Amino acid sequence: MSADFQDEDAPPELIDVSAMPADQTSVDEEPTTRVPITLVTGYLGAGKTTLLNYILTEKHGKKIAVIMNEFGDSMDIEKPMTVNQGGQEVTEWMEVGNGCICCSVKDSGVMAIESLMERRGTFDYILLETTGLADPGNIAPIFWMDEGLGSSIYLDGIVTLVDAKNITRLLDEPAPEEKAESHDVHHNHGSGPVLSMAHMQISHADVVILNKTDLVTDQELEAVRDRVASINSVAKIHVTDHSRTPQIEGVVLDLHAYDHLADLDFSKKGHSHMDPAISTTAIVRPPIPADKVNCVDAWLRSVLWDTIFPAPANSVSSEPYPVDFEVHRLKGILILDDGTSRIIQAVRDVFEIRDAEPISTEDKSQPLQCKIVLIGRGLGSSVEPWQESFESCLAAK
Ligand SMILES: Nc1nc2c(ncn2[C@@H]2O[C@H](COP(=O)(O)OP(=O)(O)OP(=O)(O)O)[C@@H](O)[C@H]2O)c(=O)[nH]1
Ligand SMILES: [Zn+2]
Repeated sequence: MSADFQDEDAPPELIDVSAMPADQTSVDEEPTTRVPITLVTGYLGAGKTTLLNYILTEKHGKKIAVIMNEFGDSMDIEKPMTVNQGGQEVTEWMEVGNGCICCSVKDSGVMAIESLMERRGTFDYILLETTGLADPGNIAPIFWMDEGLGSSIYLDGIVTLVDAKNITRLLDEPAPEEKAESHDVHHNHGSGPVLSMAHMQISHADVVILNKTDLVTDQELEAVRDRVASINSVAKIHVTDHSRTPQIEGVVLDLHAYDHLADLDFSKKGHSHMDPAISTTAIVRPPIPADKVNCVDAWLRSVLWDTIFPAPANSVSSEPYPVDFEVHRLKGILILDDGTSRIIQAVRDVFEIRDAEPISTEDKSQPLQCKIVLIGRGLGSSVEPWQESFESCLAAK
């Protein structure tokens, strides 16, 4: 065979086994230990990244590769929050192009994992964070169906973070409309109603981490625990504050949830997309004066606490203002003209503005722009009104 035709599809070279000692038939093969992978799921802002950062900084004696899977737009915001951990962990970033994780995980996700596997030996565990709107039931089977991956990694378990403060509302919300033709929007277990993403994430969990317990009363916590148990009675439930699990082994790592593959019931036909009613929009602008942080704070209070769109005085926007909107998640970075920066984090009406790690001026890939990403319902089809509103709040005296 000509060397020109040698590619990865070429048949493997045959080795004359009979010429080898009996106990040593595959001298050239890599050891066949497969690397375990845990999927970390949970609705927008439930505490997935907080959990991964916690694990990376804990002493556990394992070398863990982390794949953060964020909304495309917010990726460069989350980056300065998750790097700088000082450890030797490998962190891969994958962008979920147009937001459908079950489609894109097959290319970008598999690619991220494959590029990790080339560095095999430098880590012994993989944690994959899914986007807050992904159904793990569609991601998990990829690890068995993809032949290449199936031989190098195995799914150890699915961990679902639950925001104790917001989960009841999410579970009570009606599921998004089923889009008839194009796709089977939610794979429907049995003949019950179409389940929301929050339901799917809980029902597929091997472990549920009930997080943000500092934001609820004991009574509320018990109600949430019962609710979770009624959706998934087999998952182990752990209760945390800031995703600090009592231990990591057996809670997030080394779950061995799928050691008996025969027990699995992941329907192949399911093809769930993200909630179509939810959209993302991003305000981008140059650095702002350092004394304007208060204006941003006031703007956030209006948007997140009062759900009143801060209408600019003299609007030229061709788009109507969003009236009936709901922000589920907001992430932002403010670059100030004094050279410092702030991180904004919000989940529903809880928000914080905090000092960011100093951004290296050396790193030219880091855009020195303010950026605020909003994820929610009814945000409108254009960022224009949002941009205008934000600008006018900065301009106000
Ligand atoms: N009060 C409180 N805040 C928390 C807790 N856990 C996380 N947070 C905060 O909630 C916000 C969202 O946390 P993340 O870890 O980024 O959530 P995520 O699930 O990765 O979010 P997405 O990737 O956007 O879906 C951050 O501001 C966290 O500091 C908690 O137990 N209590
Ligand atoms: Zn995250």
